[in-house]
Amino acid sequence: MSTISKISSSTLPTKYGQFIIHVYHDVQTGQEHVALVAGHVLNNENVLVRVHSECLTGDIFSSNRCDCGEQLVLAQSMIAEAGQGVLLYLKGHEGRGIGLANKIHAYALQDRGLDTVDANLHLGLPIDQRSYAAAVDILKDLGVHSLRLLTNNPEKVSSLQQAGLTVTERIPLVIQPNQDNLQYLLTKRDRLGHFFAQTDMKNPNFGEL
Ligand SMILES: Nc1nc2c(ncn2[C@@H]2O[C@H](COP(=O)(O)OP(=O)(O)OP(=O)(O)O)[C@@H](O)[C@H]2O)c(=O)[nH]1
Ligand SMILES: [Zn+2]
Repeated sequence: MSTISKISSSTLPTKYGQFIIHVYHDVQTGQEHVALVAGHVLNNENVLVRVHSECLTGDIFSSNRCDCGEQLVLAQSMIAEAGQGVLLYLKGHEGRGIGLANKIHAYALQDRGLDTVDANLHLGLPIDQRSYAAAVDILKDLGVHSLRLLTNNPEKVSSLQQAGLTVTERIPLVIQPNQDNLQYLLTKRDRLGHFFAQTDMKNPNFGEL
């Protein structure tokens, strides 16, 4: 049974290009997810897709603690430039699923020296409790079954594949590290298995630190 139902759709002109915006209701969580669609994706192969986890601090307030905001802009512009693709914005994914208030608790612990993984554990919370069920069902609803996924997270690739989608390629989505997020990115690489090939990074120190 599908976890989502489409509620509304409209055109959405943006500074990167033209999109159609669809709002989906998540029947399991009550959240409203967004799909921005460029061009014709129905039943096409190798559709460029970004599955973006909501991050208020990064996406809205330009936080330097993470790479989310810059990844969002990069993904949207890449999809617009390709003339075809889907950007999913998943609500309820804030803080890798622990919510905004808990993420800010985790930030306070990180200010005291814990890394992004240990901060969650210290709070008695899972490291990552995101579900990609809604993302899968929205992609299927849009007729996207074969896709190129913009991500550094191997878990996103395997979740989509296990749900019957074909990920023909993983495309790195790497932003230039800054002094506030370098440690965070290194922890994602070293403790969460995220792909950050040294060649992906514009900062040559990234692989050595
Ligand atoms: N718990 C917790 N969540 C964080 C922290 N920093 C960012 N997040 C959340 O992490 C989510 C993004 O996950 P990331 O691990 O940065 O990246 P990803 O989405 O798994 O992988 P990419 O597809 O490569 O972006 C967003 O929902 C953020 O709110 C943190 O320090 N602690
Ligand atoms: Zn973020």
